[in-house]
Amino acid sequence: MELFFQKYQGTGNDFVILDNRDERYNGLTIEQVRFLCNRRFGIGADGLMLLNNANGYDFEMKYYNADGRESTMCGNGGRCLVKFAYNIGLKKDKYNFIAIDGPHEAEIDDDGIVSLKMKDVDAVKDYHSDFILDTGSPHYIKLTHNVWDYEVYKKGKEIRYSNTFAKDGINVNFVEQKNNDEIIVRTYERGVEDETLSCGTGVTASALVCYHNERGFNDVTVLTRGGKLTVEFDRTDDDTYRNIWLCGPAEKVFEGSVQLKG
Ligand SMILES: N[C@H](CCC[C@H](N)C(=O)O)C(=O)O
Repeated sequence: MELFFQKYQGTGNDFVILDNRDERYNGLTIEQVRFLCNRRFGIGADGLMLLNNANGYDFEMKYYNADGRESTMCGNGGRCLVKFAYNIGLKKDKYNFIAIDGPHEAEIDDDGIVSLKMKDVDAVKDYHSDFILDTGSPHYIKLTHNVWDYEVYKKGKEIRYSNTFAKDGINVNFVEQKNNDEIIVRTYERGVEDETLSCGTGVTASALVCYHNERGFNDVTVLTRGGKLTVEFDRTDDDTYRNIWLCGPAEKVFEGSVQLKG
């Protein structure tokens, strides 16, 4: 089968995207997704997404990690999928799509920055001296210093495969507070099983932990190896998080076709 794809990246987190409104790509196998994401034998990406039709929404987002398995929400992926939708002719002032963690709003501003509304977060759990929360995907947050020199792969893999997390996996974020409203985040990503240049749900989780305004509106700048993102949110009276928006660039890199075996 010949497969037509577009390749996108959002602050260096990169994705193969397929228009599946005619359902021609239903039933992709784990092996086929792994091949498409393989950086030597395939196209190469951190993940793959299908844009599907969905009643009552502009589209449905289905996300697969580079290991070939369907996974939970991808923040950078969601932002890239909105830019893809715009580029294939689904042009809206405000997008409403459905993903595995529920409905999402999104907007593209005049500078091409894509803002994605993330799910509400009701709990940040303490874990030893670190933090665990779910922003659409599960995240482990470790605050540290000199994060640009940190052994992200080694230490991230240790936590991800530790007894507590080995079964379901978890994304591991190493976070440095640069200024009151600016942090640096590096992430070992589940399902990629390596550091990615940025991780949208991880950046979001890190920003929520590093709030600068205990009550009310927060606007956190997040520096990653792949570029800059901002996370805006309200911290409520009962220490929950609402109106969470992940904002940043999302660009088409190239498009093409590939012969898919099997
Ligand atoms: N690898 C993650 C999903 C993608 C997260 C990341 N790419 C993002 O932008 O949120 C997981 O399996 O939990």
